[in-house]
Parts: sequence; C-alpha cells; structure tokens
Amino acid sequence: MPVVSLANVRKVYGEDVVALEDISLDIEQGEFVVVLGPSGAGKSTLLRVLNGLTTPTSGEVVINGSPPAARSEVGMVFQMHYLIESMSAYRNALTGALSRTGWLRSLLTAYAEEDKQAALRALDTVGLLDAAQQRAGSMSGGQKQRVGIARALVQDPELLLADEPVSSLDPKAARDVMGYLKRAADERGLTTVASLHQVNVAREFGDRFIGVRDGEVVFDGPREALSMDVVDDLYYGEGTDGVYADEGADGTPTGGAGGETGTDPTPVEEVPQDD
Ligand SMILES: Nc1ncnc2c1ncn2[C@@H]1O[C@H](COP(=O)(O)OP(=O)(O)OP(=O)(O)O)[C@@H](O)[C@H]1O
Repeated sequence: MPVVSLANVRKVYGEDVVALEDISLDIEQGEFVVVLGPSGAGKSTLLRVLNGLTTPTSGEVVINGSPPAARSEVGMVFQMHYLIESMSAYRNALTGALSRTGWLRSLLTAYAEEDKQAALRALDTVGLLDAAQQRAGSMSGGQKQRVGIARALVQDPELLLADEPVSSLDPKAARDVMGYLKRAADERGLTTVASLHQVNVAREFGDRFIGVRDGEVVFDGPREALSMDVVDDLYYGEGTDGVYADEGADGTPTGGAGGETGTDPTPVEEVPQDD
C-alpha cells in the first residue's frame, strides 16, 4: 500500500483560483520526492493537502490508508522554521513530542525519557548534538532549519513534508540542510516530500521529481529523466529555450541565459518567479 495516495485532487480557492487540477499520484514507502515548479504552480497547496491543513475541493487524499486528519503522523519542515528562539536546540527538538506529551506536561518539563532520547538522536542525525544546549536564536539560518528537521523527526512521523525548506539559505547552507534531510529520511526509511525552488539542489538529493505547473502534474519521473529541457518546459512553458537547456554534457551551464555558474552546477537565482 502506498504511503500517499491522491485521486483526482482538485483545489479551488474562492470562486475561481484553481490551485490544483485533477492530481492523481501514489508515493511509496521510503521515496524521497521533490516537487518542482514555478511560483504559484500549486506546490505549497499540494503539501498542505497532504498534511490536512487544506481540504481539497474534490478528490481523495489518503495517507497510510486514512484521510490526513491525524496530524502527528505527518511531520512538517517549514520555510520559516518557527523555532522558539529563547529555547535551546534540544528543547525546540523536544517540542516535536508535544502531540504525545501535551502542553501542560511540557511546561512541567515532564517529557518521557524516550522523547528525550528521540530529541538527542534527532539532533545527532542533523549534526547538532554538540550544539544541543545552544539557544536557537543564536544559531545560523541553516542550523535553525536543521533544528526544525530534528523537531519533525521527534514527532516520529510516517510522512515527512518540507515546504521550501532551503529557500532562505545561501547555496552552501541549502546543500547542507538538504543533505541532512536526506540523511534523516534514509536512516529512518522515511517517506519524504519536499518542495524546492533550487533545481540544482533538488537534482542532487531527489530520487523522484514531480513537476507542477498551473496546478497540474506535468512531469513525474526519476533524476535521469529530469533533463534540462524538461526543467525549461516546467518553468518557461513547452518548446521555449529557457535557462537550463543551454548546458554542457556534464550538466554545467555553458552560458546563455543561465549566466553565472560559479561552483553551482545549475543556476539558482535565475529560477523564475512568475508573480
Ligand atoms: N489561501 C489562499 N487563498 C487564495 N488563493 C491562494 C491561497 N493559497 C494559494 N493561493 C493561490 O493558489 C495558487 C497556488 O499557490 P501555491 O502557494 O500553492 O503555489 P506555490 O507553487 O507553492 O507557489 P510559491 O512557489 O510561490 O510558494 C496561486 O495562484 C496562489 O495565488
């Protein structure tokens, strides 16, 4: 049985803003899926219907055999990490256990021993065990995002969602964070769906790619099938010569509209923002 199953999912905001149009797909246990697409394509809406924050206008969403109502089975990493800055990395990670512990016990710092162990293990996974007692507010953006991943892991979810988890980070920090997210997923066999704007980072870490454009899935395939032409079509529309088609055989842009290459194999900043 797939962990995620969407059947003919449609989401219309208000009268006529069609965010998702007839999306049907399955995601199997342990897959690391990256959702790509231009701004406004429907990526966030897709993730929100997976965690039950948004109800589809029509169609069916099934997570592990039931509707995504039991939130604790879906962990979420946000673009804005939403950490409590005055608390340590460890205590922030522990809040992932809140759905099991409840606020009152957490205020009394009465977390179960196994939750404390889970928080330390999660911090270890994201390379922050040594910084467990550091105040979140004094951490870098990348470190904060790693604490956010640790917090989601402590929740012990069956599905991990990450909505643009690295968009506010520089390319190096983005790679670091995605590396830790992938490591966490691999270690735990966690089914993961991440939406990303940075195509080069996505290509490096994703196993399967879902391309969304105007609310529709226009590509669904493995890394080998995610050619530069596919990426151009996704961001610029079919048949256009966009940024990515102009790459060398080794995947390094040869110039053209792509501009800067630097140490990044594909341009990051040039990913278009349509709005
Ligand atoms: N709460 C809302 N109310 C009305 N329209 C919305 C709402 N949320 C999203 N939309 C619209 O739905 C469409 C899809 O938005 P969504 O945020 O899912 O796209 P996205 O691919 O995640 O974009 P971005 O990459 O910019 O975050 C857009 O036209 C957007 O304006």
